[in-house]
Amino acid sequence: MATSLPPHQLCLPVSFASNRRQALPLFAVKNLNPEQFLAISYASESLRPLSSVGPLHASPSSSSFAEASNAQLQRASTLREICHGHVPEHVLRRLEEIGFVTPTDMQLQALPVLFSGCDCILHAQTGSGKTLAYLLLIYSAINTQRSAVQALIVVPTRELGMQVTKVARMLAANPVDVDSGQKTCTIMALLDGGMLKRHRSWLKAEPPMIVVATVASLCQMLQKHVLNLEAMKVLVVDEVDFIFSSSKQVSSIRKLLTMYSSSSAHQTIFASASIPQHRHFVHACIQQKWTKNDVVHIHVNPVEPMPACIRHRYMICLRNQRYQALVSLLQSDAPESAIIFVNEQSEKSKKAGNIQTITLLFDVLKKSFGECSEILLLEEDMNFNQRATSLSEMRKKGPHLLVATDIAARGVDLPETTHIYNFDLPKTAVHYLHRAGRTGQMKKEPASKNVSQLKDVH
Ligand SMILES: Nc1ncnc2c1ncn2[C@@H]1O[C@H](COP(=O)(O)OP(=O)(O)OP(=O)(O)O)[C@@H](O)[C@H]1O
Repeated sequence: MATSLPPHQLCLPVSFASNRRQALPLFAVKNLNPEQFLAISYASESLRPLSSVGPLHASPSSSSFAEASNAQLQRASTLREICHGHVPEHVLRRLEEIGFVTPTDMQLQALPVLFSGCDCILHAQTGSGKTLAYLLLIYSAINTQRSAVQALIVVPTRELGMQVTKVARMLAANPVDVDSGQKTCTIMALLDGGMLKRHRSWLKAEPPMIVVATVASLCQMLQKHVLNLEAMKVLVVDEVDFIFSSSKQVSSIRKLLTMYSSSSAHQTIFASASIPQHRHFVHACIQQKWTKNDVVHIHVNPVEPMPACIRHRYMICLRNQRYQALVSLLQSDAPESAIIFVNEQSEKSKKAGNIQTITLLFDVLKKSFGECSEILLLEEDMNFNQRATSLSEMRKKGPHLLVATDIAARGVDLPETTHIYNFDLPKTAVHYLHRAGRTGQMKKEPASKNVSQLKDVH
């Protein structure tokens, strides 16, 4: 039987107070054992609005922005009103065509500060619309008559990169029946996996105005001196805590930030739903000159890091009955579309030649639900095309179950997802937050959001 957790205050340890700020590594998140982990999960049966406008945490020198922003909040009720005078008319028309009319709480707080030219740390719930906020800043800054890279968005995974590129291109297109007379904004996706040769020629011939890149591809292009960032006006690092906590990406991102430090004329934006030890991070940004001294930390609704509409449950079962337990749970929930998260196989287990849990689980689900649902797979070892196919299948209509590692947990917007199952418990509370955040996105009715964990006992 799956059990709903009693409603109590959510206390995810996303930040730890410490007097020894210098000694702490950035984004070191305490690992929790499963018992601790379950203790901090919560359930919210009552449906509440997304969040009320929370406090704006700004550095002392930027309190005027907090005041300006608060005054603006009271007046502006549409994205058009907030963006007026900053974002070109044809982009505003596109926004409305797509259906982005009313700002989210997060956008309401962030956009005035972003347009003021401040460096920012956007720290807000999963699904709160951070992508649109920084893209609107980019469109306000870009000169489409100039053929040079003016905005760079760094992402941790190809999947997130593809998604950000798609939204950026949607906004760049001309509105229906309107010829803006403007040169269209060009966007290049530099996401590892093939095609980099073609991108090199493109970069040399006519540089795009926006580049969306994974850290590895970006470094490759910079090393080959084909990517020139001298005209860069906006630098965005999305899912910044993930990049900093990835051993493969951290040294490159540090080098990049130091190379293009706040001494340059551009605006720097960091975004994530989780910034552990955020005070320490803000301090490091200033000290390392990754941002200017008046960087603004926009922390929306800090007491509620997850959308309140998500219900959380757990199920305890014997280790050798985990597969059957999940099948039973899926049968009783009958989710329209779900993601089942499995932890990545350890190097030790790979070397020992063990069969991956994800492979076993995929086979079990194929056998049990293959006839009525599409069963899809997303994991690191798949090639670029396979991964892209899985995500696009997931976005098509129809029932489906996606079995995935944490690669699908960061930033990927799958609004049709109604249920999340943690077949393996996430390693940390931050992993939990991002997995759970794949549901609770804005387009679905909140009542259908569920996150379930299976906790096995020996
Ligand atoms: N103003 C808006 N009105 C309606 N929908 C919006 C608005 N802004 C964003 N959205 C939609 O909300 C969903 C979540 O947005 P987005 O992916 O930017 O969230 P996020 O804050 O980056 O989340 P995460 O932390 O999970 O990456 C997307 O489907 C997006 O299209």
